[in-house]
Amino acid sequence: MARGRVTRLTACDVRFPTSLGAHGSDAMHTDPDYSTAYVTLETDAEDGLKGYGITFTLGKGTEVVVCAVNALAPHVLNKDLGDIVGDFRGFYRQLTSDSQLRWIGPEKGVVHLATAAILNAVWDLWAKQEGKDPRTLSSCIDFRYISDVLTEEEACEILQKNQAGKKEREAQMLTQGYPAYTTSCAWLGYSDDRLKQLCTEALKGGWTRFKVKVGADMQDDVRRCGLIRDMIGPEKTLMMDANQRWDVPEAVEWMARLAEFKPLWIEEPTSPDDILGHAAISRALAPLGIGVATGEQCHNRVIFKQLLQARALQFLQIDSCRLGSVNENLSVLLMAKKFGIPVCPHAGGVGLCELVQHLIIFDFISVSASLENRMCEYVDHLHEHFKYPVLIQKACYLPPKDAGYSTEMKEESVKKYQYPDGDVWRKLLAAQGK
Ligand SMILES: C[C@H](O)[C@@H](O)[C@@H](O)[C@H](O)C(=O)O
Ligand SMILES: [Mg+2]
Repeated sequence: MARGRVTRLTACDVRFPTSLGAHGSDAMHTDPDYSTAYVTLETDAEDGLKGYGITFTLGKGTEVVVCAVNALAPHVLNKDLGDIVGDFRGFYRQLTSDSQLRWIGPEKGVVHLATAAILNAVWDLWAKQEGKDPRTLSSCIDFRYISDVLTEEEACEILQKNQAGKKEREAQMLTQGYPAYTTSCAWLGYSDDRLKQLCTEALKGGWTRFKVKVGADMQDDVRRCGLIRDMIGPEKTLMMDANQRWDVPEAVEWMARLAEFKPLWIEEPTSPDDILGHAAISRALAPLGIGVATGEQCHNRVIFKQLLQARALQFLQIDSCRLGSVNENLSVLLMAKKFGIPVCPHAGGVGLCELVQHLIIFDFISVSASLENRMCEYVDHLHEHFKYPVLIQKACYLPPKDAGYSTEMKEESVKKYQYPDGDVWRKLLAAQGK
């Protein structure tokens, strides 16, 4: 039984000055400061357990997400955790349907990021208290707007069917882990020397799958992609990420030029809202053997539904902090299974690897039951600020063993990086004369 009444909700603006090293930079986000709106839930239960939730932001604007979390707080405060998770679908619907706040969404943008942060904290707390079965899991999903492609019965059927072989898949995860790829070598703002050095290290570390940022300048892309392909050789996997830089025809032309470097996919070639544009790009690039990947800025399950219906993507990238937490991610994993599209989650940022490892390992054990064409992103930053950081072994995620959603940050990190009063920011802002 879930225990306790929610007595307190706090939200902190925590920012890491990653832009100083060009970490995380791409063709559209040239100076991200990886940040999070960090939510803590407390209850009056005697176990003293707390739930921690994050969402991912790039610096400025985190204060807006914190504000939205506070605006949603009355839906959570004074509620029994048992009542929340006892009708999780209803609670999800309540949070996403606040009749005034939904005007500044609905189920997208700041208000949805805030929803994700709160719900991630609820899942963390609940997961620390107890385990879940297929019926409970499907009862957490809001099937509104997706029942034309996935019903509750179908969801239960998928989960139930995969009870067979679950033990073997669990054992496989515990020994081998879930395959990962690295994005850490080739951020757009890194010099060629840096790229070479990081690539050499990654190869030594056993990495076999690499992602490179493209899209700002063709000559740069040709040089950098050539450099990486030479270093990793013809057999290893290369992915490219344009972060929404192009129009549809431009995406096709640009990728035709980069096809010689044999990318497995082009990620976010154009606006994340352009479903038919993604479908057109998918069709044009299929003869070149290049797939389209997208999802890190996909608003919600409805857009994923349409991307799947329109055959607009060949790799689906869920995001643990943009969708409405585990609830909405579950619905997308199940739809992807139904359409036979592999899920390769977006990760990195602050804590995205920590959270998404739970979802993707669950996907393998209980939904997809396959590793074909599947891998999870890994980025080598900011794990030291988490109490239960991810464990990578031979380029694979090892399953997390601590109860919860791995969302809890170290107290001293939150204090030090809190914006604008933490030590790190006080110094940086003073140095900038602010
Ligand atoms: C601004 C961020 O670092 C993005 O560039 C990053 O999430 C990226 O798209 C990725 O796929 O890892
Ligand atoms: Mg990306």
